[in-house]
Amino acid sequence: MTTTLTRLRMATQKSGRLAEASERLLKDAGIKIRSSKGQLTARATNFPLDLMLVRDDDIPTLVGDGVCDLGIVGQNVLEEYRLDPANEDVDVLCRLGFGGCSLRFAAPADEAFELANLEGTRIATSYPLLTRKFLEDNGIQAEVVTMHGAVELAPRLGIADYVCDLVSTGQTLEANGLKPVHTILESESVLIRTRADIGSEKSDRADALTTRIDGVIATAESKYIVLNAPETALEEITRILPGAEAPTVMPLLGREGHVAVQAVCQESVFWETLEALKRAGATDILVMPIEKMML
Ligand SMILES: Nc1ncnc2c1ncn2[C@@H]1O[C@H](COP(=O)(O)OP(=O)(O)OP(=O)(O)O)[C@@H](O)[C@H]1O
Ligand SMILES: O=P(O)(O)OC[C@H]1O[C@H](OP(=O)(O)OP(=O)(O)O)[C@H](O)[C@@H]1O
Ligand SMILES: [Mg+2]
Repeated sequence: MTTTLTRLRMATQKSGRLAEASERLLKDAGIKIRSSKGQLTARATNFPLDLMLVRDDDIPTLVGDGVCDLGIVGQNVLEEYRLDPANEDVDVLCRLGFGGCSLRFAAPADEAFELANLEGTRIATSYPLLTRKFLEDNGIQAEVVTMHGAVELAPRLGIADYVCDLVSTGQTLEANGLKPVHTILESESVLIRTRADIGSEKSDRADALTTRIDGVIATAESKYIVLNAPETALEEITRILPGAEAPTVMPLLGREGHVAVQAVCQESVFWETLEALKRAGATDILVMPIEKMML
């Protein structure tokens, strides 16, 4: 039994776009979470970890202030937090590969837009600091109107001329007669860690959990490739293998001049890659998923 003091605390989104993926990530890292509906905390049963289930906007503050040791949050929310000099900064440990979106200016769909059009207008956003910084950096004077949701409605309501909001498929913009015109931030979710002193025991545990999460992320993209090839094609084949370092090369019994090649590819392996390998002389190509990885 670990005492409350030495259990790690991680802040994750209670419900919303990051909640399910955060839970899945921890599950893939071998963490079993016991949660009951409506609760604001959840306890891991096989790792000294408690989850604080909160609104995503509060996650950087909780981690920055050392109330939580780790957190999972979108870079969009983190960068907005970082722009307030009163806030304690956090360390970003790794990108998590989900929650991909971008923060973009949007204009009426029929407008011939250029950045100069923003001058002297009103812009609605949930990211006032990022929006103001962009405007300042580009020498544009405009009024920023902060809204906490339904930002895309602002032009129709006559509250603003333009919006600056998160976009992924663009459907919400389109449904509101808007189009994306300029990106100010590309974002995905990241794992963050407090800079507060958490003591060596918790620190070791945070390192262990981070190593597991790194492994999960690496595994998601990685594949194990096995193929046979003439020795003369080895150089070309190694060049084609995506993100593979130092493949294992073994002789093939009874096939003079041919070898078996095994490699971990740390990037997506597409059909085009297999076709290129085949053209280079590879045969019997197998691509296998990797279940666990510790780097
Ligand atoms: N359309 C999208 N596609 C992919 N990821 C998105 C999208 N919109 C937002 N995200 C990412 O998911 C995060 C959470 O989005 P969500 O809409 O659930 O936030 P929220 O409504 O502010 O939730 P909360 O109640 O926690 O404050 C965003 O901060 C962003 O990083
Ligand atoms: O480009 P799209 O795929 O249409 O996604 C963009 C929408 O997604 C997010 O809101 P969400 O749906 O999470 O609702 P929220 O405003 O309640 O956070 C974001 O604030 C946009 O409104
Ligand atoms: Mg929020």
